[in-house]
Amino acid sequence: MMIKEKSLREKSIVFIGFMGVGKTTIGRLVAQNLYRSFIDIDEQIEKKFQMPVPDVFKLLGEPAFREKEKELVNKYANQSLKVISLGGGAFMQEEIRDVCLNNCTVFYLDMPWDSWKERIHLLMADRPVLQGRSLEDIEELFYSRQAAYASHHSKVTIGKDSPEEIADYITNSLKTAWKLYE
Ligand SMILES: Nc1ncnc2c1ncn2[C@@H]1O[C@H](COP(=O)(O)OP(=O)(O)OP(=O)(O)O)[C@@H](O)[C@H]1O
Ligand SMILES: O=C(O)C1=C[C@@H](O)[C@@H](O)[C@H](O)C1
Ligand SMILES: [Mg+2]
Repeated sequence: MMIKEKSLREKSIVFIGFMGVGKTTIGRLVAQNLYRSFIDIDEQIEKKFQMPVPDVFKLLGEPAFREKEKELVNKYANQSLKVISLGGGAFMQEEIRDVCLNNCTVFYLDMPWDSWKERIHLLMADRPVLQGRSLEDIEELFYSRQAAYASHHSKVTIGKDSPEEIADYITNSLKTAWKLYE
């Protein structure tokens, strides 16, 4: 049996990048722009475990969180025509990187450290990975994850633009790529 390869237009779009760069906020808007279903992997994990992410870390432990994250990314990255926002740590798992890069269009939302650290106050309360760490530790974590995010198909550097402006830019660049390559 011949298996037809997915066209670029059919592929799901996956957003990756460090915690708090805007994957959930921007992913949701891109999905609206493209009339696609939006899947946020952290939200799906919360639904599965019936508790918020910090409680999953506290009560079940990070390994249980990472296992569920892998299972859910595997499920959704194999589907077409979705917009999927991963959690900030998901791309540290090789299996997650492979399934996304092989089946989807992976968009990296990149943000320089100096801009990112201005956003930290928005994130501390519900990002367990940041809690109890000094700014120096968080900076080290930030840079240690860059190698994994370097595997992507397309990148946008996040500056001072609003989520709507960034989502519109991404939507237009996707539509241009679809026209160019098909
Ligand atoms: N372009 C932007 N300008 C200003 N604030 C933003 C922008 N994008 C996102 N934010 C804010 O930053 C915070 C983090 O955004 P969001 O939850 O979308 O990040 P995330 O990448 O999904 O994080 P995580 O990896 O933890 O899932 C939110 O409070 C959101 O409102
Ligand atoms: O960067 C991380 O390791 C995480 C980011 C969030 O999206 C959540 O997936 C969780 O808080 C872990
Ligand atoms: Mg998110």
